[in-house]
Amino acid sequence: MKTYQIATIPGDGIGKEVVPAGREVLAALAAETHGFRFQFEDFDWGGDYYRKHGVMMPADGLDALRGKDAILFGSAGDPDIPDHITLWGLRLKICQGFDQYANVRPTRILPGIDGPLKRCSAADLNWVIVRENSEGEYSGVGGRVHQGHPIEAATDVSMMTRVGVERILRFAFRLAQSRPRKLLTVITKSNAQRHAMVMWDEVALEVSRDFPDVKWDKELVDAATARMVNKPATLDTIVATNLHADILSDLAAALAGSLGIAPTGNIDPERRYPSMFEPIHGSAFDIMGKGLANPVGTFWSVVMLLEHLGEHDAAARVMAAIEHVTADTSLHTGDLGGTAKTVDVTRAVCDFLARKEERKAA
Ligand SMILES: NC(=O)c1ccc[n+]([C@@H]2O[C@H](COP(=O)([O-])OP(=O)(O)OC[C@H]3O[C@@H](n4cnc5c(N)ncnc54)[C@H](O)[C@@H]3O)[C@@H](O)[C@H]2O)c1
Ligand SMILES: O=C(O)[C@H](O)[C@@H](O)C(=O)O
Ligand SMILES: [K+]
Ligand SMILES: [Mn+2]
Repeated sequence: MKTYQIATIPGDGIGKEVVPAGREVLAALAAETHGFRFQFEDFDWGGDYYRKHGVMMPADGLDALRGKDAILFGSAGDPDIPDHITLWGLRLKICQGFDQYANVRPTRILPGIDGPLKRCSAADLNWVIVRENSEGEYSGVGGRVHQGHPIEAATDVSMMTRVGVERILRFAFRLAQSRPRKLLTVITKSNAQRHAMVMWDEVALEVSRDFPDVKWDKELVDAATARMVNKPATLDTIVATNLHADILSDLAAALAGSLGIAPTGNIDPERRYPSMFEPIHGSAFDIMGKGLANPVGTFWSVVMLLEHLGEHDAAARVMAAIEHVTADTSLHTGDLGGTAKTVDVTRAVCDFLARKEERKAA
């Protein structure tokens, strides 16, 4: 029987609550499946590790992950440690260290969820945001001098390379081509950012010639926010820079009902390294440690993990379990206006996976 090696990294805050829940769902799935099983290895990296060792993860941490089939991640972010230390010390170290350059963020309104847009039905909002995940505003290029003096100066330089831009656009065109509507929107800010963003537009035009069956258009990022709210049905696949897509995907999640539901894959499309799956949300300092976190974003990330492993039937079963559970408003957590706790949602999803008849129907 095939055994998948899965690394789990809960990290900080509600990551410590939702990742164990995700692992439970994977275990419940494996218990009912004959084709494969999982071997988990848990890594205690994050803020607590930092307090003990002065780093978020060990210097040779990537070596411990290298042989894994996939990584399930929670969040990097601790109330007592600066956010840039936690993010760069853990999540970005892994994403950039493994060149997981394609960050894929699907959004749709799941059954039972009451989205905030009054003129938007579930059929009108079915997007995948492709976030460049290796460079741009997250290149880490920059510096700070003369700190505390009147002449203090600081820069964060957004670096775009032709290789980096072309590979993410090619990935996005290919993804758009695989979806029924074959529709891609390339989002930039090429009016104000007149160098790198203009290069994006030029490379998009070049790449588009290899995808004659994909309809595509361009939108400036500010106008894109209004279009997401006012004309959601005109969008399908979206590609944008690291920072723009980070912001747009929190908006997308909120328009689909909650930040607590949205999943992501940090993908190395060439499969040189393991890919990493996580909810798009962070540590949620305001609710951490209380058992209130919505685990659905992590469960949907588990679906993406299974898809990445090629376990399409299993992925569809977990997605059916998620949709069965979101359809029942008594299983909604606080972010969705309900009173359910993380454990209630987790138990319901695991129970559904264990029920044979419904599984067949799904
Ligand atoms: N991928 C990551 O590791 C990642 C992602 C985002 C933020 N962060 C970090 O997390 C920390 C907090 O960031 P933030 O406050 O900007 O964003 P956040 O996503 O942690 O929280 C924003 C709001 O959404 C709510 N929320 C988020 N996920 C939820 C869930 N599953 N269920 C219910 N409610 C949920 C929170 O309670 C909060 O009110 C910071 O340190 C930040 O850098 C890390
Ligand atoms: O990488 C980031 O920008 C943040 O940690 C986070 O907001 C995310 O979306 O992953
Ligand atoms: K996360
Ligand atoms: Mn984000």
